[in-house]
Amino acid sequence: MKAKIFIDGEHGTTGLQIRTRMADRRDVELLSIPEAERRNAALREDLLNTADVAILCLPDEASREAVKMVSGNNKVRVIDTSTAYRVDPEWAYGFAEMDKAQTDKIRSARFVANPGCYPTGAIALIRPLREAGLLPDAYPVSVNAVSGYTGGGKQLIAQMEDPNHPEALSVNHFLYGLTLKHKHIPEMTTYGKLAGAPLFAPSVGRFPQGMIVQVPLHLAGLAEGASLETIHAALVAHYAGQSIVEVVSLEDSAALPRVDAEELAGKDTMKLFVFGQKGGAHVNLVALLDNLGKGASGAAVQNLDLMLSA
Ligand SMILES: NC(=O)C1=CN([C@@H]2O[C@H](COP(=O)(O)OP(=O)(O)OC[C@H]3O[C@@H](n4cnc5c(N)ncnc54)[C@H](OP(=O)(O)O)[C@@H]3O)[C@@H](O)[C@H]2O)C=CC1
Ligand SMILES: CC(=O)N[C@@H](CCC(=O)OP(=O)(O)O)C(=O)O
Repeated sequence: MKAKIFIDGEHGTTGLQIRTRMADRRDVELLSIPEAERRNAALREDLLNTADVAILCLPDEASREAVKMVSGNNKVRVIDTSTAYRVDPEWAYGFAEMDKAQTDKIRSARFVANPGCYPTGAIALIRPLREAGLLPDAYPVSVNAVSGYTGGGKQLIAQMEDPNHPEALSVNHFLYGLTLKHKHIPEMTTYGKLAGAPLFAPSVGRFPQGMIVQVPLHLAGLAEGASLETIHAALVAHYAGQSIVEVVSLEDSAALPRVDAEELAGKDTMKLFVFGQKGGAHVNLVALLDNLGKGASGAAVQNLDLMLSA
């Protein structure tokens, strides 16, 4: 029998992208709610409880309500794309390449929290260095990033695209999260295995999809033996044997004149770079992804496939 999938929030930015990715799938049955009924709680509750897997593409509070709606029904498994459950120990964190055990955790989980877009890049860069003993507890980690504006969902898309929107934005690039309390910091800290919260400075550019996440490092503050080469080798070893996260060679990285934030727009993969000079004092770690690909909808479909393969 085909697995029944319900995307709660299917008419929003992340939900729509998941639906598009699933459109040609013959191995699953997609349950759907008409757009005009998208906030009809009784209908959503019914569809959520009919599904084998519910994918929640809702704001945090609505996600929590949806989880309550299925909490007594053990047959329904859940992938939540919001921030609500990402550091909840009852939930599997849906970043399959994070370590060798994570794929199996996701495969057998009832509840999977899809990672945030920025944390996907930040954790991908930081965690292997922590595990390799290259990044000491006391190192003050900074994460600087730029996202395509679809990262802000329907509201920010309307502000960036509709000049008649009451809060229209005409700027091409802006910083935000200026209080340094962004909702993604807890998951970066937990799954980056950091001893303290990183300083996170996000920004948005006038392009719909794509993301650059940077972790600049001063080698003088790292463990003995940390260098351009050993940091790159730690990333290569960490991601060996899988096909979604690519660690770009030092030679190819050194030959690049620039990194284009939109390069992976529309793709569900992620590229990691280590920039710097041999024997130099600094390295810059860079993750390149689509905020709606590996940063959201692509990862959700990857997690769904793992859960269906259990
Ligand atoms: N966009 C991105 O790049 C990423 C998004 N996410 C997460 O995915 C989730 C969805 O975000 P995104 O798709 O961007 O947001 P959107 O605003 O584009 O879509 C959210 C959808 O949920 C619907 N919705 C809101 N409240 C309720 C409710 N109470 N009951 C039923 N439906 C409701 C909205 O309907 P309405 O139109 O009526 O408001 C809309 O269709 C969020 O938790 C976000 O943090 C995660 C990673 C990246
Ligand atoms: C550009 C932009 O606004 N990005 C969002 C993050 C993307 C998002 O909502 O994703 P999560 O569910 O992973 O939090 C923000 O900074 O709040």
